Amino acid sequence: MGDAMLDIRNLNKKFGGLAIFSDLNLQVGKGELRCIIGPNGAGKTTLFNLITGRLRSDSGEIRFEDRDICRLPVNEIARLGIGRKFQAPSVFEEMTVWNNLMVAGTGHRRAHRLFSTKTDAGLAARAERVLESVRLTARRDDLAGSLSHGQKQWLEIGIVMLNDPRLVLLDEPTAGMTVSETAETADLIQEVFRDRTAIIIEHDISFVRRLDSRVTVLNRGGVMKEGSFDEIAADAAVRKAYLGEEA
Ligand SMILES: Nc1ncnc2c1ncn2[C@@H]1O[C@H](COP(=O)(O)OP(=O)(O)OP(=O)(O)O)[C@@H](O)[C@H]1O
Repeated sequence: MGDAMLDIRNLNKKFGGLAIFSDLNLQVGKGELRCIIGPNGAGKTTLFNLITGRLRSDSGEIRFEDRDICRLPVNEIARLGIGRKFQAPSVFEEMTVWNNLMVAGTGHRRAHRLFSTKTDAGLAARAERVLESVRLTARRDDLAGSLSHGQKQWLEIGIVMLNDPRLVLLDEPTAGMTVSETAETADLIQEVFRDRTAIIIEHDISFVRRLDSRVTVLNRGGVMKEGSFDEIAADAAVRKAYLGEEA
């Protein structure tokens, strides 16, 4: 793929004697929303750790916008525009929704530093837009601790979006959500990432179906299959390895 924003070539990673990736090749195009699925232990979270620099590969290339980022430190990779949302929400529950965004936007993790500086107008405008996109405008002055589990996940997505990342990695954004929250989150993600690039690890097949994006199945060290949800769901080997007979 010539216009790939993320281009992973022949990536190898072992933990001890266990090969997690053996010559993994994966490309994600600019503006694409990509779901990654695979059985437990397939290496989905490890892949995010390799992309973001938390782990080092044994060999191979990870190119982001045509630059090999394999050996760059975590903060440098984040600065290039790769944002990540971890699986468990980690918002400050005792702060308002708005102040969670302000803290994330100023990079100050200490409230007294936040309140001692004037709010930057650019940041406030970005925060307003983000709040709207993650459907939390009406909750801006409420404590984050009073949000539902699903809304906390949305706030975290908002926090990741605040700095306008060029590529967003979401690790199981619907973990722990109810069925209706999961469906609403698929719609929200489609809206938020309409003109953006994101890779989403997800276990919930109803979410993957609703998102209707291209899907990559990881299994046994590499890409087992890539295609639309319907193509993936119809593939006998994928059904056997991952989806189970009910798919
Ligand atoms: N830092 C580490 N050191 C040693 N082994 C690890 C490390 N991180 C992950 N592993 C192992 O690598 C394999 C892949 O783990 P990983 O968490 O990437 O899988 P996953 O596809 O995200 O799984 P799940 O669907 O359960 O979240 C697992 O066997 C795991 O135990």
